[in-house]
Amino acid sequence: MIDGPRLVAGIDSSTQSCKVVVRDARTGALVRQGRARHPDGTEVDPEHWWTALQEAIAEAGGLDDVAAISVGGQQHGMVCLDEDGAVVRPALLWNDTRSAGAARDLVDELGGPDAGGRAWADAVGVVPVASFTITKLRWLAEHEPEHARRTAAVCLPHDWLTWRLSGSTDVADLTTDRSDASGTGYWSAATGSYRPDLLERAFGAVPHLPRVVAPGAVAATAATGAVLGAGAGDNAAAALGLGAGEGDVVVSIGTSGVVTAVTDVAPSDPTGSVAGFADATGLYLPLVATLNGARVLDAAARLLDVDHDTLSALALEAPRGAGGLVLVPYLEGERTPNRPDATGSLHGLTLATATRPALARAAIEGLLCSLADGLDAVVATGVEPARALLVGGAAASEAVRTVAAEVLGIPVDVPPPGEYVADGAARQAAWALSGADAPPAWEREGTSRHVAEPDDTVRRRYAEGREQHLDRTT
Ligand SMILES: Nc1ncnc2c1ncn2[C@@H]1O[C@H](COP(=O)(O)OP(=O)(O)O)[C@@H](O)[C@H]1O
Ligand SMILES: O=C(CO)[C@@H](O)[C@H](O)COP(=O)(O)O
Repeated sequence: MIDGPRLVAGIDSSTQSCKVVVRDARTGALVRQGRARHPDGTEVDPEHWWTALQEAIAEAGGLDDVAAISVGGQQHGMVCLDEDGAVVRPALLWNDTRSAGAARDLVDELGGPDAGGRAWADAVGVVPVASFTITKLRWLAEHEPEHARRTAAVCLPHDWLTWRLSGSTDVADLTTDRSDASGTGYWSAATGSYRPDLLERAFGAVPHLPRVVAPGAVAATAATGAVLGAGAGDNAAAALGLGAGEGDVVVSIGTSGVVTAVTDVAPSDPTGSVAGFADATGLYLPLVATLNGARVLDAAARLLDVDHDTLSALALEAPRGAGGLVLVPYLEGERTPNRPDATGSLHGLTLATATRPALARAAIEGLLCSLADGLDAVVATGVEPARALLVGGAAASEAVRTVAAEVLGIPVDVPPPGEYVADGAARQAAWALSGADAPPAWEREGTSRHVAEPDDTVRRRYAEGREQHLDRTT
């Protein structure tokens, strides 16, 4: 039991920004919040995350009166530390595709696309693609052997921030949690253990790895005296913040596009479409992630020279299907499907579809169709969705909410605007503070429902376009 009003903080150190929420531990009521931007790029010095966190904390009025803190963060980023705890090189982020060749090699070494995919999925619940930490470590060993030799410990963005908040500089004190460990490629959600043999195969050595802290347990104490929770990967934190349960599929459109669900069976997909991650409560989190989320809409808005509200209004002027215009959104290459060198493409351009509304609508439909493919893959693992919970920066777009209901084929519930990753981290912090068996029940009101007549024409047309794209030249 938590006696009296106590404050907890949740942090979301995501790809584009850092967000901090301070909430009442018992009720979950929002007390104050802050945010700060991260630099662009797929290779980032972790010190920028620390600076942004300090800015966001300051905007949130400081954390001196906060009793517990947890950090949610972008998954998979490779943070290499030397034996003194110094960062060896800038972190390679989840959306950095330079390790695509290393990913192919790791699958080939265990038997190629079929047998190798099965072997990896059985061993660690994921089949290597460029996003996962293990492939980045192989890339480092091959391309920067001096940096690889200096690497005494490897951790993830949320692990590093939790450790910095603790004030430690000793790599032996690093901690992580199940959800983020399950995105490395060398920890199995099904068995709850590291696979040092696979790490050694990939990297040629086994650096020190963070201790995996159980859900709801205390990882360390912050320099301020606050309890530090285990933290989580951002997708697991979002599911916790939303209180996602049976029948809920979370669709998040931030930098990444993500479709995920909380299940009690560890998923294992040898095709690699669905990653078999762990969640933040002791269960599992089958997850499909794309590299091309809200930035597809940023690009469309830039092309049309409009802001997001106008992009949304334009899209809603066009008919469903955009008159046959299809935008395949592989602007950053793609991870699901695994096409790291792909580029985006526009199909069905005619004099009639060469309009601003059609282009706006095609961008939104293309983005949602790629996530609908992800939903199909999650459903194929046995998840039975009753509704989608739509979150992330792009959920603010009316056109995105409308098209999501049309394309996903299930009711789309949009919770009130909020920082669900940071909220999940805050809820975890309250859980660690309470010492209870389960996280506190925080109520949330104000969800709006979007439904549409089922019609698969848009998806069928997208599926034709999806198979035709050019690779990037260099
Ligand atoms: N109204 C909107 N319509 C569409 N996209 C939006 C809107 N508002 C913000 N975004 C986009 O959402 C993204 C940020 O979402 P967020 O979930 O915070 O990302 P991340 O957590 O990956 O940093 C940005 O690319 C931003 O441009
Ligand atoms: O790679 C994944 C999930 O596997 C991404 O979801 C990252 O975790 C980044 O998340 P956002 O910054 O887009 O929230």
